[in-house]
Parts: sequence; C-alpha cells; structure tokens
Amino acid sequence: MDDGLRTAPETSATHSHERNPGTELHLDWVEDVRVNKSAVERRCATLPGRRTVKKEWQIAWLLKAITLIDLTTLAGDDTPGNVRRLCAKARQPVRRDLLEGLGVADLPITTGAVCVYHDLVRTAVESLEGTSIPVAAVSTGFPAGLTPLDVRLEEIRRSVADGAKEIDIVIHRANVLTGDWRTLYDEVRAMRAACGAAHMKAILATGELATLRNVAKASMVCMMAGADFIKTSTGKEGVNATLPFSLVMVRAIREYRERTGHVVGYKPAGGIRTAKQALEYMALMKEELGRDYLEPDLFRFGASALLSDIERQLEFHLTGRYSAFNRHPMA
Ligand SMILES: O=C[C@H](O)COP(=O)(O)O
Repeated sequence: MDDGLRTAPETSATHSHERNPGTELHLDWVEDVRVNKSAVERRCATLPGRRTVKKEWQIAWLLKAITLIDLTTLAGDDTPGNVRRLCAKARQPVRRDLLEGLGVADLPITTGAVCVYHDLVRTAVESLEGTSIPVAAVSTGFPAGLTPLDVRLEEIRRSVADGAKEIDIVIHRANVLTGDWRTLYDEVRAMRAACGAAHMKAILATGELATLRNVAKASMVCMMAGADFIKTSTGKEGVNATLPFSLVMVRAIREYRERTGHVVGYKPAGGIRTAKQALEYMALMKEELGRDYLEPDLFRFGASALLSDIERQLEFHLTGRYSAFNRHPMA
C-alpha cells in the first residue's frame, strides 16, 4: 500500500456528496445477494500483516484514524461528568507535547464524533460548543431494538431535538431472521424520516444475524430505506465488528452505489481496541471503496478504547517507549 495520506488529516465532518435518499424496496436486489464465505475469509486473511502501512507513514495513518473515531461511552453508569471528560478528549485527542514532538501541533485534530445514550446528548452538545464535532445518539431501544415502533421513533425525535446531529438506530433482528424484508424496510424508512436533517447510521447487529448472506441482505435493505451509514454492531453482541462482516458490508455498499449512484458510509463498531486493528480496517476501506472512504463523512470507527492505544503508539513512535495505559485515561 502507498502512503495515500501525505496531506494533513481533514478533521471536519463536511459532506462532499449528496445524502442517500434511498429507493423503493427492490426485493429482487435482496434475493440476488450471494456471499462466498470461504472467499470472504481468504480475502480477509490477507489484510493483517501483509498489507501493513509502511513505518514512515504510520503516524499519518494513526492521526487520520483519530479523526475517524466516534468516541463512545455507552455504559449504564455514565454520568454528565464522565461525558464531559470524554468530550474534552474528543476536542483534544492527543496530548499537546506529543503533537509538538511529532511536528503536527498546528493540525486541528479532533475525533469524528462523540457517541452517547439519549440522556447525555445535551451534556455532550454543551461540552462540544464552539467545535464542529457532532454528537451521535444511540436510539430505537438500543441495544436490542425491541421497544414499540412509535416509542423508537419518538426516541429519535427527542435526541434530534436535544441536538444530536447523528442517530445510530438498531434494526429489529427478527425481521432479518424471518426474511421479513418489507417490515425491515418500512421501519428503517420511518426512522430515517424521524431523523430529519440528522444523519442516520443503521446498526445491523451482525453477530446476531446468523449468516454473512443475511448481513449482506440486511445491508441492502437498510440502504434502500435511506441509511446514511451502515454499522456492524452495538458493541453489546457476543460477536461485534469483524473483518469478514466488514468485507460483506462494504461490498454491499459498492453494489448499491453501482445500482443507484448513491453513496453510503460505513461504521465498524465494537471490539476495535488496537491501532493495528484500525489500520487493517482502513486498508480494507481504501482497497475496496477507495481513498474517499478514509474521511469522516464516509467512515467511522465506533470505539470506546481505541484512542488510548493509538495515543500510546504515537508516543512509541516519538520516544521508542510505551507508556502505561493509565496515562491515557478515558478512551
Ligand atoms: O458503537 C460503539 C460501540 O458500542 C463501542 O464498542 P467498544 O466499547 O467495544 O469499543
């Protein structure tokens, strides 16, 4: 892989393309979906190791990765205090002395967004005032998605009213497992309408969809229903983001773009904790969808702990030593 990233990281989530308006439900597109599991696994096995970014470019890639993070806290014991600290980290994700040492102190690096439960949306919006960092809210009965539809839609509307610019919805897994594509489509379409100007990420909960083929079909239906992003996981399933799920989903994005001309973003989430993993996902995006997919308007990591490891790796590049994790509190 070449460096691809010699320019400064672009940190604002400006959108260089039209939003995906969705299409009618084309059941034939869903039925046409084929996935060759062993080919997917073979392709994914080439990503770690062989395609690592050259050492001299790693700093640029790691700084870019930071700008792609939806810095997330989704714990039952979240408080306004820990969300305020998280937002301070989103504004200044890397210690000033490290940025100075790396010669990039002039780059306005922030995370891509901050992602919280509804109750903390206002706190996050207030803490991020004066920045262009959007607040994302998880919604629609997150993480199981099993509350009544009118309640799920109201939840979206309230988060938007509180200032969330992005809404991460969860789909009803049973609609996929029973092949009820019409209901899945109708629900996601209604959610997109409830989002209004806020961008909608559709979480598939891939670890609960049984097969890669179901993952591909659900991706296609969510995009037809108008998802701005498709996202793997809530972080709460037994299996969360993986490279095979990601390959299937990014190829569905490619197919949807070929069929409609509409561009949809991608967000792997859950269990992405190391800089090395982040670089593998970035390699996948660049190779499968192109360089545009390394910008925050089309790609995000949903991650609570990734930033700490990236900061440690940056420190290692600078000093040749790793610092303890407790020097990098919060994310
Ligand atoms: O959407 C984000 C995920 O909930 C974060 O999961 P994580 O805590 O495994 O990074």
